Amino acid sequence: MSPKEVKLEQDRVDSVVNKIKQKIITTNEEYKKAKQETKNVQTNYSNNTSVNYFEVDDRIETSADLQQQRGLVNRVVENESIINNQLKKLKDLANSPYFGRIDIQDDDDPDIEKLYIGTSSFVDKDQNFLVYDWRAPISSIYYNGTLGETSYQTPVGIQKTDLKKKRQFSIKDSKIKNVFDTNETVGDEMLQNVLGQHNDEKMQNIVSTIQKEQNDIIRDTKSDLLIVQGVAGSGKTSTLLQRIAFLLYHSRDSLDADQIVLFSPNKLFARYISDVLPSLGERNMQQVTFSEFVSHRLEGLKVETIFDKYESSSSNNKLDSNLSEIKGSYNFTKAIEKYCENIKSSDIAFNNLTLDGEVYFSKKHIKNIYDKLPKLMKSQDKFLNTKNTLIKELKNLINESIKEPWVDKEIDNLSSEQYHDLLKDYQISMFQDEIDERNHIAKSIVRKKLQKIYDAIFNGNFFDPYIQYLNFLSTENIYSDEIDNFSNKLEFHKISLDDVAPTLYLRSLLTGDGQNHKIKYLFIDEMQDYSIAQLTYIKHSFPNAKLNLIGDSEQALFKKVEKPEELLNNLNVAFKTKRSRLIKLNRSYRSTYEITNLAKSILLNGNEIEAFNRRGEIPKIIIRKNYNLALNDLINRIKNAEKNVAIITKNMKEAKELYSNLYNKIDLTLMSDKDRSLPDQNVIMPVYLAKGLEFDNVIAWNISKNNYSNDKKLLGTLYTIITRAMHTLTLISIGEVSNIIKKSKADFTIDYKM
Ligand SMILES: Nc1ncnc2c1ncn2[C@@H]1O[C@H](COP(=O)(O)OP(=O)(O)OP(=O)(O)O)[C@@H](O)[C@H]1O
Repeated sequence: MSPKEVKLEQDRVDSVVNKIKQKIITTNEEYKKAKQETKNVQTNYSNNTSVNYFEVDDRIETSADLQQQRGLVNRVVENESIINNQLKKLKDLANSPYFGRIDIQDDDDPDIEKLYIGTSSFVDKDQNFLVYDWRAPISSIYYNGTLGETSYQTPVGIQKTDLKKKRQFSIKDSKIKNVFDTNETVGDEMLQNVLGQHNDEKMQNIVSTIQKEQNDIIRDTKSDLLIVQGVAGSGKTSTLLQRIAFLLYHSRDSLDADQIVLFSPNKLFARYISDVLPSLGERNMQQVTFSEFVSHRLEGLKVETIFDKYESSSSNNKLDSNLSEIKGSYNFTKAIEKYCENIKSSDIAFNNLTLDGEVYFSKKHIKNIYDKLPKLMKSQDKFLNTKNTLIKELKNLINESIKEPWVDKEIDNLSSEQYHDLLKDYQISMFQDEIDERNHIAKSIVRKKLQKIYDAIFNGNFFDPYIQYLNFLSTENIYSDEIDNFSNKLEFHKISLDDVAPTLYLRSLLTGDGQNHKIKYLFIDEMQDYSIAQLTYIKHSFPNAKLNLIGDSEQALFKKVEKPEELLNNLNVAFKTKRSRLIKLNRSYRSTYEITNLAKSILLNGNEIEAFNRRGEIPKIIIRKNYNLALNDLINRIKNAEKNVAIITKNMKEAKELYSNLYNKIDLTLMSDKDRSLPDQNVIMPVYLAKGLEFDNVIAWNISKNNYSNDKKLLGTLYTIITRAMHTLTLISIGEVSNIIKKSKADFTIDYKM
């Protein structure tokens, strides 16, 4: 591009940045005012909350007043945070106001319009759009179209237009660092630039270089079930986050970040992606791991984690057992549904509710309540009714108990401080007479004593889901050994991962507990790690959510690969979805051409993967005769490495052993599933913790034939390790190399000393 043209663009940047800076000044003033107002309202509120209640009428008025005050506080706080957000967006824009420009000429329009696209919109005083938000309908041209005829969505329908020019910018500190015109969707030059950089501690947004097929995923607003099957490094997670930012913009009046839940593989990953949405001016969605989600719902039990499962299945080298497959299958969840539909009340596992070892409400009594309800009523409604009846009965019992002598005794023994504690918000003057006051105190005492029973009823503890599940298992063709196994674990307050989703699903179907109707979008990353039973339970828990599943079937760890089409069919049937869509991403961006080629070469369908043409070093395989020789080489490589190294092992056992031989020789951190962030240092971790992450320089530890003997089961593991590397990859083998690598026809260098 001519220097004159670049100068013209820089002049425009300067002019826009100037206007943004002026806006920052006025917004800053608004922000100060808003802050002051919040302070005033808050002071006023705290003065008002210390009112004394003398007269009943006064009390009613005061509480209405308080509610009004509280509403006011919420409003001013919200206003302050909105202005603060604007300020943040403006500051980001002042640094880099936009990254794209499109020149378009609509049909029947003699003028060519120049539109600039950035991370958020900016309008001048006269409401001219100086920058368009990347999510605005018109901005889709930037991501979708090549030069020539194209179209965009307007409120009155599709508008045809002619895309005359597409220009890309890289602007930092208000200065154009790079600018060029392109005919491609988003030019490779810009991508080369971004991808050639070193790994950041946190994931970056990809807003300026989103590719066409990624854009289709981001802007999908129609599907109830969207499945994204993308090869390693194809930008699945990046796209997912951009999609969330898009949805928040597209439905800004009806969708809040809190109504979106993302299931992520581990805490490290959760932290790794936590900057992307804020960098796009949006709040983060809720994030949870499957283990956290279910543990919360199975309080008191130690739930086997997916890591425990990986660890045991990787060290005993066997495929997911048959039983594990059965319990995770569609047919098994169907069997649970059928069992719950046809259950007789005599088969329901009611529990006694006890207090201090004594039965308070017997299961016989509870069953009686349940049985009296209309036959045709759904079991979920029956449980709710039973719960309500029990609470009513408990309240009656409390009212009767206040007259009992033990209560009098307790009142007599109260210190004046305890007495006033029990009065809570009440003033003595509020009681009609002494009896009224005594009854109030007595009720508080009895209530406190029976709180545990109340909680137990409220939490549905009058039903035992584990016994019920055992009963279900006995109706299925499950071996009695397995039933004993489940019971034994329960005795030690443990439950295996395979049983978690079926147990919770069964509980929820029968009792109606555990559904959250507020969540509107559900995202599940690394979908290949979930069974149909788990997905069914998650979907059941969020009945109003649109489901987005993102993953890579080839990265299945320690199990066989399932085709995404199969998954889509199974889920369509399981969820009875009307509008489902499967989108594939085949281009891999993370790794160099050479590394991706090696990854491709070990897969059966590797040809489907398209390597991005960013050249780098050829991967290296180091073969040593024994552990100590391999260890020496590893230490030398790390010592001579220019960048931090990530050593990735098959499992935690290996990682720990290797770490114990390394930690006093080099700076190195052993990562565990409790860790929330990556240190700026060499790290060592098992593959399941490296899921979704990427590193400049990866060393795969011991890819020998011995260690990777089960080709079918461990292919995904090795593929995942290899594809974590962005720039440099070394594979170390103790003895003969695994067949998985041996069969590869890709380029690599071998350093062999036996
Ligand atoms: N359009 C894009 N522009 C710039 N960078 C991109 C783009 N798409 C992907 N990347 C980069 O490629 C790398 C891989 O992306 P991401 O982690 O989202 O892939 P993934 O498909 O989730 O990977 P995996 O399944 O292997 O964990 C990241 O560094 C990301 O920034």
